[in-house]
Amino acid sequence: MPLTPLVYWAQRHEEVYLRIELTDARNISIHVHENVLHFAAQGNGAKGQNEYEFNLAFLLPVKTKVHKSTQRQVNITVKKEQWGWWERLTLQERRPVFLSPDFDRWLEESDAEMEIREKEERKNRLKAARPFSLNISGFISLKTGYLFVYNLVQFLGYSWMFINMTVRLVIFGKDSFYDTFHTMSDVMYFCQALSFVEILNVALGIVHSPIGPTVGQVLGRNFFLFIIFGSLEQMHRQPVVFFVFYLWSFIELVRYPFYMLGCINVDWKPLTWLRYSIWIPLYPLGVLSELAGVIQSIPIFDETRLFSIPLPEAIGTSLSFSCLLYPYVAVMFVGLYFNMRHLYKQRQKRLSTKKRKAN
Ligand SMILES: CCCCCCCCCCCCC[C@@H](O)CC(=O)SCCNC(=O)CCNC(=O)[C@H](O)C(C)(C)COP(=O)(O)OP(=O)(O)OC[C@H]1O[C@@H](n2cnc3c(N)ncnc32)[C@H](O)[C@@H]1OP(=O)(O)O
Repeated sequence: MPLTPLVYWAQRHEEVYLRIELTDARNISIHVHENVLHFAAQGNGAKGQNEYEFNLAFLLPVKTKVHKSTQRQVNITVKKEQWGWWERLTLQERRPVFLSPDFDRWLEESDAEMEIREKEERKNRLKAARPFSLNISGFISLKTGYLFVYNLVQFLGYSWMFINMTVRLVIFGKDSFYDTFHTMSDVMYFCQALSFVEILNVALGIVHSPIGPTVGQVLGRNFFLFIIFGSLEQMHRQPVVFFVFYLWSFIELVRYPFYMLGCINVDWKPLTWLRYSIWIPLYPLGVLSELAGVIQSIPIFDETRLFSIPLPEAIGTSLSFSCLLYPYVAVMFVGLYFNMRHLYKQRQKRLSTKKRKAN
């Protein structure tokens, strides 16, 4: 009959440490599923040589685990799925009897935060000493070089459009709205078509963005650019083109330089703040402008029957493409919700230095 070993624990915001008192542990098996960790091994524990095992249901879900066994003990490090401080280790309120704090690694929340701050300060001091020095070995790697060039190309494209539109707005005022498409569309086509690379980057694990928001963003914009604006000549002279292009360019003027600096390991605080804040007004505004574009295109699709879907002869007519635009509007708002939720989480992760208090 397996026995339970003594287990000592401590936590940080991103992980949990478990130290299992088993000497000469063999046949170690550790599995993590959602918030449950199962451990089994043979070894010399509190009750001598025996089989030992336990299950721990953590307070919140965890991701991965790594373990290292020495002659004296087994150490497990478990990554929390969400960064944060847990008020206790286990889901059940009563602490299991085999579990005790590991005072060698124990830190209170405030001390753990201090540890993070000290680490960050050390990193910043290092960066301040050589603010723009490049991490040469990282930089010359193929992946970094490729990402840097990709981001640079996008940055140049969007800067050109943003500056061009701004200058034309200053010189021609509202009149500049009407020929935005003719002056910008080639560069916008190029940048947006190129952005399909971003889906590939995620799929191949080159960058660690989630696939959903990336696909939503790339497909959403390309659909809009090529189908709603591109295929309808009547849309080309609509002022809405200006607003959509201006908002897209505005955000990318911040996002791509942020990624470029990331490639050379430079964290320029004002730019990081802008990258994780400017979407708050720009995203809803962008989606509202796109919505205006979709609404304007509906009667045009109805009239021109462009892309209309042929129906069986018995029914006799064709279904206007605009029928697909109504569900598309709903998809746009669902996409907006998920992308904003994702960006909000990114913002919390990258900018938050606030104390998270235990309940
Ligand atoms: C028939 C077709 C149907 C299609 C239906 C789909 C409809 C969906 C509609 C959705 C609505 C879209 C509306 C939109 O078009 C309107 C606008 O754009 S308005 C303007 C405002 N827009 C924005 O603010 C959004 C800008 N976009 C983004 O932020 C990203 O595209 C997004 C995927 C949403 C989020 O970005 P990400 O997850 O990448 O966040 P991070 O920036 O924090 O990056 C995460 C880590 O990955 C590294 N990374 C990512 N990309 C790169 C890169 N190119 N180069 C280098 N590194 C990169 C980044 O550095 C982070 O790494 P770490 O965490 O280690 O720092």
